[in-house]
Amino acid sequence: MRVLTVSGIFLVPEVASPDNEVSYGLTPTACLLASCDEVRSNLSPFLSLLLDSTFTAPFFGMHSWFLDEHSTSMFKKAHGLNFWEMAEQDDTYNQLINDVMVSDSNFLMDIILREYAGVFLCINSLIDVAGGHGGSARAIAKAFPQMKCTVLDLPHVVEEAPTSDHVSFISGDMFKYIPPADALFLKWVFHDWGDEDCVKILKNCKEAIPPREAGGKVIIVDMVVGSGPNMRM
Ligand SMILES: C[S@@+](CC[C@H](N)C(=O)[O-])C[C@H]1O[C@@H](n2cnc3c(N)ncnc32)[C@H](O)[C@@H]1O
Repeated sequence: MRVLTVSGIFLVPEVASPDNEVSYGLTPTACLLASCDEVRSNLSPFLSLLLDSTFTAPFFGMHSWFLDEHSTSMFKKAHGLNFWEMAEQDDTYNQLINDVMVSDSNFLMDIILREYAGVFLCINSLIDVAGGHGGSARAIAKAFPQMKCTVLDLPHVVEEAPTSDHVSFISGDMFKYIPPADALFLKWVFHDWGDEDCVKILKNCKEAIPPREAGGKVIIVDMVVGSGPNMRM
């Protein structure tokens, strides 16, 4: 508890209770991991994934991974499969990842749709490429009910996705084909791949949308190395 208190997850009230019992309180950070109110989303599935042995095991092989000249990712070295191949093999792990991504979308899409709503105007059809269980697509469809929203993801992800009246799901591989739409949305996708793979995905994106003058658009939400905290979309 001390570590968690020093890291700002819990707080200890400055005034001790009359019976000298130590009691801990929640900080705003802790509220992101618990359902403190109905407004804030609960990001606790992230912790479940980060503490899962499939996720932590590769770190125990970090030493030999560093020494390995022809190394692939630490994850693949530990498991013989990449992150997404593992999700295809292991239902529990697949579910963990999909829950994480929905919780992230519940949290982030509120902000994106409030701060950048203009990006989504005048779009009739949108595909959430590698959109997981459709957390983002559902938020976009709710904010823009006239928009036809579709999620594209791998078969083992789409099979388990909750059905929705406002979002449809397509099984597919973004490296092979992305169906046509006015706009494509890719959240937390590119950072998973190397440059060559990103170029392949972007080429397929280009094939799927109309030209820029006709309103074609690719909307990317991702981390940008070295961007600092004030980077704008
Ligand atoms: C980090 S998650 C992001 C999910 C979603 N975009 C979000 O932000 O909630 C990456 C997603 O890419 C999907 N994915 C991985 N390889 C793919 C492929 N070849 N074609 C389509 N989707 C793929 C995974 O199944 C997973 O849902």
